[in-house]
Amino acid sequence: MSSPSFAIGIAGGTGAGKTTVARTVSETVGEAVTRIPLDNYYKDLSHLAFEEREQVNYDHPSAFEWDLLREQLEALLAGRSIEMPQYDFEAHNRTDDRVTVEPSEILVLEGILSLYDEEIRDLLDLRVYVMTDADVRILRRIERDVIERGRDLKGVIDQYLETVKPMHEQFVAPTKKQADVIIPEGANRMAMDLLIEKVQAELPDESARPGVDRELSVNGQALD
Ligand SMILES: Nc1ncnc2c1ncn2[C@@H]1O[C@H](COP(=O)(O)OP(=O)(O)O)[C@@H](O)[C@H]1O
Ligand SMILES: O=c1ccn([C@@H]2O[C@H](COP(=O)(O)O)[C@@H](O)[C@H]2O)c(=O)[nH]1
Repeated sequence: MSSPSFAIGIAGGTGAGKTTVARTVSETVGEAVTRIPLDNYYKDLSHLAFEEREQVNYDHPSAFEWDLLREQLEALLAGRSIEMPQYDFEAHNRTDDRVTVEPSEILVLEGILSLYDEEIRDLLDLRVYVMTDADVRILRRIERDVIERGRDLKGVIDQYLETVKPMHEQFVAPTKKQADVIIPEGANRMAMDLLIEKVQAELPDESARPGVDRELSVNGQALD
């Protein structure tokens, strides 16, 4: 990689569609894009029992290891590789694995509080907030958490009411004001086209840019 990376932050409430937006950009543009899930920077809670980890407030800023994230983002931006931690949602804990991530032209940090920390925000060239109604988000979260994250319905609802919703209102939603761009309802065709065009415009080698006019889809359904 010869030129400095272009860093994008994608924030928004749980279930808003942040991962889907980031994944769509990454799959369309290709290997020039590196995704950095903020979830990987949840603190290591190995010192707690599983039952205690279940009770942690994962939507409060204090749940994240901001120093490590800053350090690793700065390293990638400076052209150095990092050993990125990995997270296991079923265990509510960081795993023992680290994945080597090489610097690349485009970095996409995605997570509920990607636009929360001022020093992280200052490292970002483009700040995006995905804004989706709370009812749509909780429905998506129930489906995802039960199918992919090993939760039961009651647990998802209790957690939502006790921590996810109040923390969203206190810490996540206010970061909308920090965004350059707000994407309504997650991945929609026009927003994705514009974002992908912007990303492609930041790629140093014009000839390496893939076309934007391929079919974009979410869950097998073409985007309107
Ligand atoms: N635009 C969309 N249309 C329909 N379903 C979507 C859309 N965006 C996301 N989803 C679905 O909603 C769920 C949560 O999306 P995800 O991108 O993981 O949200 P987040 O990362 O903000 O929590 C996933 O199952 C995903 O497939
Ligand atoms: O151990 C954990 C860690 C996080 N969560 C929840 O995950 C979401 C953030 O992920 P999204 O992909 O943006 O939904 C956050 O709201 C936490 O409540 C968890 O349940 N357990």
